[in-house]
Amino acid sequence: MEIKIQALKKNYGQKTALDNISLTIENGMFGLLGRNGAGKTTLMQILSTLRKPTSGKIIFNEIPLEDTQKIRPLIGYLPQEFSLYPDMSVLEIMRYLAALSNLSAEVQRQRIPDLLQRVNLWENREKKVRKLSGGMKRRLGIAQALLHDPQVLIADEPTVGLDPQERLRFYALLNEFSSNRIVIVSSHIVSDIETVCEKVAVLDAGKLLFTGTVEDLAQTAAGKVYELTVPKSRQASIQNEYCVLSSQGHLADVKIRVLHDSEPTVGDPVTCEATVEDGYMEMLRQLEQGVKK
Ligand SMILES: Nc1ncnc2c1ncn2[C@@H]1O[C@H](COP(=O)(O)OP(=O)(O)OP(=O)(O)O)[C@@H](O)[C@H]1O
Repeated sequence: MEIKIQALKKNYGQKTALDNISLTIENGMFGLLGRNGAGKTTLMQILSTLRKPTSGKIIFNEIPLEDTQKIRPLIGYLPQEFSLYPDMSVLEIMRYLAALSNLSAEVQRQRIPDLLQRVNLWENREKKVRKLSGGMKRRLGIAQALLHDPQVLIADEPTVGLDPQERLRFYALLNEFSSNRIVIVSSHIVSDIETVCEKVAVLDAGKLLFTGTVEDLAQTAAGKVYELTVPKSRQASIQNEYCVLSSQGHLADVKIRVLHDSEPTVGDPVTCEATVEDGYMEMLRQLEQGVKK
């Protein structure tokens, strides 16, 4: 499966939520990274045929997005605000949604237990939805999104509200499902995306700032990350002068990681290896510099 997005635009009245986005997404895990309001949800809703673009083209293999009858069966969607009937049990929900998707009784008999086992909810199949933990609800969300065996799974900020252990388990699960389909996940947390997604796109204020591998994203900051050691009294002035990534130390000296185009003239700079987070910050820094110019 391949999704080709070409010159995509979405306006809400005067507001431009997506501005000329072109992107290709192939099988595997694909991360959409961006701050609040970047346009991630809008892009996912358009890909899921829940919203119409203002202009531009999207093609799933050879099929255009407008052909919703053919596109909808290809897509499973887990929205940001995911809620289900609280008084139904896990199994009842799955059966109900399977019936809505017109799955035959035979397919239901196989697929429902299979999916519930894969998302580790089979033991809890008689539990009412209102009694499930946040993580369990998210896993049920994945199971329902995969009921019709879609080739594309789209999950909007799927780990919000989950504890770190649940987050890891959840991403491992998505990873497993991405072996033979496209899985698109959005997040504003770089570390979530970098561990599980091979390819990413960075969006900000509707603009595509970067698309490529996570390693390439890290490389955009290569040679620009420095660690400075300065007296604590200089910390505030460094923060005004440099793009500060992080600071460490509460005693006389502070170690400050900064992004800078050339070697800083203070604090005995030591060059550091750039991380994916640094690459993301570099994209935002370049955007801000472009705006200021
Ligand atoms: N229905 C709408 N009407 C008007 N403006 C909207 C609508 N939906 C989104 N927007 C605006 O479009 C922009 C992109 O929103 P979107 O929800 O796609 O971003 P996001 O990256 O998903 O952010 P978040 O993480 O906060 O959900 C934002 O400025 C938002 O305020």
